[in-house]
Amino acid sequence: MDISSRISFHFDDSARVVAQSHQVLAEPLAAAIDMLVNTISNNGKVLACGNGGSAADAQHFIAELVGRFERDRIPFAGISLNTDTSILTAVGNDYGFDNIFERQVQALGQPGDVLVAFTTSGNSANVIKAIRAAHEREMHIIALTGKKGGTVTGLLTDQDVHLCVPHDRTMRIQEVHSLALHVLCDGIDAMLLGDSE
Ligand SMILES: O=C(CO)[C@@H](O)[C@H](O)[C@H](O)[C@H](O)COP(=O)(O)O
Ligand SMILES: [Zn+2]
Repeated sequence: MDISSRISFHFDDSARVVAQSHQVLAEPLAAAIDMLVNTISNNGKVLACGNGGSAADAQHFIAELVGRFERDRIPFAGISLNTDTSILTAVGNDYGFDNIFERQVQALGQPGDVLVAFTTSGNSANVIKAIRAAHEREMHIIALTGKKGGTVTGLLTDQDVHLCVPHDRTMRIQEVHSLALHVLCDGIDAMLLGDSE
């Protein structure tokens, strides 16, 4: 494939996956918005985590809760678990990389809080341990995955929400996760501030 065909392929493929994901994710996205609005309204907080590109997604989402999305409003409580290099290096060094998120969930999580877990494979050990720890803290989970959800699928309960992108390529899954996090932000603002347009 020459470069211009590769570029075209990615735009076409991405548009196709976005369209397919709409069908699959519309209902769980509405449930996730409900869950987040509930937690925010009850003065709970949102923790988010992921590795690599998903770490960027997690901190992006939390930045829009604590800062703002499109409209001025009060700040919402959220913490990204992949941004504090002192915690990440201390916990990673002393307890192991698989424990970097679990330890923070144990330190910060309270019943009724939400853990937003980004993992395209559903198999990252540190995210899986964070989900287990969040359940122990009586938190709810919103899991953003792909590749049929991997190990995460079997960990979630009826109280949790699974946003599983119907694709096997990490980059495509991440592209839909990025759209999904903006849909969540828009939904939260619409429910708490009223419809904009
Ligand atoms: O962004 C990308 C690939 O697009 C990578 O950095 C990717 O996030 C990393 O390989 C992650 O370690 C993958 O973890 P996960 O999505 O399977 O949990
Ligand atoms: Zn990437």
